[in-house]
Amino acid sequence: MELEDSEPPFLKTYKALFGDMVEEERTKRVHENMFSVDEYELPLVDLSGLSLGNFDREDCKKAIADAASRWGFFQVVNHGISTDILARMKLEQVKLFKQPFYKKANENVFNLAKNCYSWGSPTATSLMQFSWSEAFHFPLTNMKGLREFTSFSSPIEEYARLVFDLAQNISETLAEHLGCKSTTFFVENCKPSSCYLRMNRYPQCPISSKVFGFVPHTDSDFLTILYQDHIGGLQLMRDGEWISVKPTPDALIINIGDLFQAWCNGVYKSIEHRVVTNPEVERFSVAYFFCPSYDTLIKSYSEKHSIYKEFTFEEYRQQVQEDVKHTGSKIGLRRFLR
Ligand SMILES: C=C1C[C@]23C[C@@]1(O)CC[C@H]2[C@@]12CC[C@H](O)[C@@](C)(C(=O)O1)[C@H]2[C@@H]3C(=O)O
Ligand SMILES: O=C(O)CCC(=O)C(=O)O
Ligand SMILES: [Fe+2]
Repeated sequence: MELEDSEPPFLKTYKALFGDMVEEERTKRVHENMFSVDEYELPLVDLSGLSLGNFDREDCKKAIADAASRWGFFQVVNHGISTDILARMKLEQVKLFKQPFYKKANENVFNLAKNCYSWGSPTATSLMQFSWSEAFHFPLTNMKGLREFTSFSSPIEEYARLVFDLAQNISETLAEHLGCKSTTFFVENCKPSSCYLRMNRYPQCPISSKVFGFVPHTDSDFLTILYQDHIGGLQLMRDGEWISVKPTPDALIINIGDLFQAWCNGVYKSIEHRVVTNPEVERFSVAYFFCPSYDTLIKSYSEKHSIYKEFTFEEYRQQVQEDVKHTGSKIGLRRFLR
C-alpha cells in the first residue's frame, strides 16, 4: 500500500504496520451496515418566510412545527447567519484543534471554562461507549474568554450571539404552534449565559467501522443548533432505523432536546442521534445547546395533562450524570415519566 505525503504521521505508521488491514477495513466498510445506511435530506425550512406576509409566515411556522413533531430534526436556510461568519468560525475551530495537546488541555490558555476539553465520552464504561472525537464543551458565561485565543471580534463569539436569537425565535414559534401564543417562558428562563457551545472534531478512523465518532444519544437541552461541515456522518434514529443526514452547505440543523419534549408533552420529539467515523477524512461540527438556567422548573405547558414529572434542569442533569456514571448510559426522560 503506497504512503501519501499528505497523510498524518499516525496513518503512515498504521499503514506501515497494518497496511493490508486498513485496505481490508476499507473494503469491509462498503458492506458495513453503518455505511450502507440510506442518506436523507432533512426537512428544509427557508426562514426568510418568517419575515414575509402573513400567509408565508404562517406556512413557515407550520413547516417548523411539523418537522419538529414528525422528525425531531430539520434544517434551516436564510437563518440570518452569514456564510462569512460560518466560514470564519470553522477556520477558528480548525486552528483551535490544531494546537498542541498541552495547550488545548490548559484552560487558562484559551480562557475557556475549566475541564471543557476532552477526548471521547469521558464516562465511557465500554468501547461501545467510546467516541472517536475530541471536543471543547463550554458554557457561554464568559464569551469574552473566546477573544483571548482567537481575535478581538471572535467569529465564535459573533456566532454564539446570533444563534441565541435564532434558538429563541424557533422555540417561540414551536410554543406558539401549541397554542402558547404569548409565552414568555423561553425569554424568562433561557439567557445567552445559560447556553453551551460544543465544538467537535472527528479524526479520520481507518481502523474500524465499529467505532462511533459520537455515541448514540439525545441532547439534554431545549434545542440544539448544529453547524456541520460537508463531510457527513451524522445519523438519526427514524422508524427504528439509523438514517444518514445529507449535509447542505450553509444550512443549520435544528434538533429538539429532552427538555422541550418534556415541556410539550411529547408533541415535539428529542430524537436519538450519533456520528459515525470516516476512514479517510476528519470532520468538524459546532453544536449550540439552547438551555435554561439550572433552577428553571421544567413542567408541561398544559396544566391539564403532563406525561413527565416536574423537574429542574439541575435535577435533570444530575440524574443523567449519575446514570451515565453508574451504568455508562444516559437514561434521560424515562427517569421522569409519571
Ligand atoms: C455520556 C453522555 C453524556 C451525554 C449523554 C452521553 O451518554 C453521551 C452524549 C453526552 C452529551 C454530549 C452533548 C451534551 O453535552 C450532552 C448534554 C448531550 O446532550 O449529549 C451530553 C450528555 C449529558 O451529559 O447529558
Ligand atoms: O457532530 C454532529 O453531527 C453531532 C454532534 C452532537 O450530537 C452533539 O454535539 O450533541
Ligand atoms: Fe447531540
